[in-house]
Amino acid sequence: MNSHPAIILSHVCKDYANGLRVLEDINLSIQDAQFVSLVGPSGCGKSTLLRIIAGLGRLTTGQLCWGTQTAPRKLAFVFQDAALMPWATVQDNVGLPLKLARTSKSVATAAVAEALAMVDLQGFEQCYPQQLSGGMKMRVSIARAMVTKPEILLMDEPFGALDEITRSKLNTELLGLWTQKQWTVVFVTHNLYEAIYLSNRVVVMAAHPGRIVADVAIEVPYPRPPEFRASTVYSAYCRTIAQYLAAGTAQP
Ligand SMILES: Nc1ncnc2c1ncn2[C@@H]1O[C@H](COP(=O)(O)OP(=O)(O)OP(=O)(O)O)[C@@H](O)[C@H]1O
Repeated sequence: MNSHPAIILSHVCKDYANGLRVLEDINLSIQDAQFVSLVGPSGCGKSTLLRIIAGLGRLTTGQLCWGTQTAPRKLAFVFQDAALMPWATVQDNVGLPLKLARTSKSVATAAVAEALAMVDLQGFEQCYPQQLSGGMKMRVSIARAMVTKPEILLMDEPFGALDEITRSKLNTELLGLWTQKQWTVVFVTHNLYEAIYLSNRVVVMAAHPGRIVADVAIEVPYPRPPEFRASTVYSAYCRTIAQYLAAGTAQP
């Protein structure tokens, strides 16, 4: 694996206008092609941190750098809600970022077809969002992120609203795509089981103020078959991370 840093956060703090300190001294260096999950209790600032990385929110103090690059890298963001345009077909939803970038029609058509094939949605190009299941909508949302060929994929609870079986299936599919594309992924989730299955590293946060309390390397090679979830190694990681989460939420 390439070991250049892709995202470096140094001493990042974030205060909202109401005086609330949401993030306190966040130091995090994420390598190229790493899959890093942020887990922590509700309100610990996971989304705030992801939005700062995406450039959707400003940090108050500290620094965000892009490894060896001077400019922000090519980013894509996937939200918990698939956020599709209900009046547009699957094809038009996926093609939206290319339309906004004024990409030529022939290039866009080919890129959309490739992205839909990657999420196994060929044949659904002319469907509307209301004709799709929750899992299919999320696949469309992932295809819309992939169509721009990002280097960095930021995902905010993308599978949080899905049932367990669909979530687990999409976890496996996402890992398959990541293995091919080698994006740098920052993945926010409440679900430590999902985080351990997917990630090279699980960063555990605590709240009030939001801070990092542990950074656990998941030293299990890829590909990770679904059976990994039933292994003793997996259970040991679950125990360790659950302990960090519990310690982070303990009342003083
Ligand atoms: N625009 C805002 N103004 C003031 N406070 C805010 C704003 N946005 C978020 N917050 C507060 O910042 C804290 C962190 O919110 P954030 O959404 O980042 O947490 P989170 O860990 O992602 O939570 P969840 O897991 O529930 O989505 C919360 O206390 C929230 O109320």
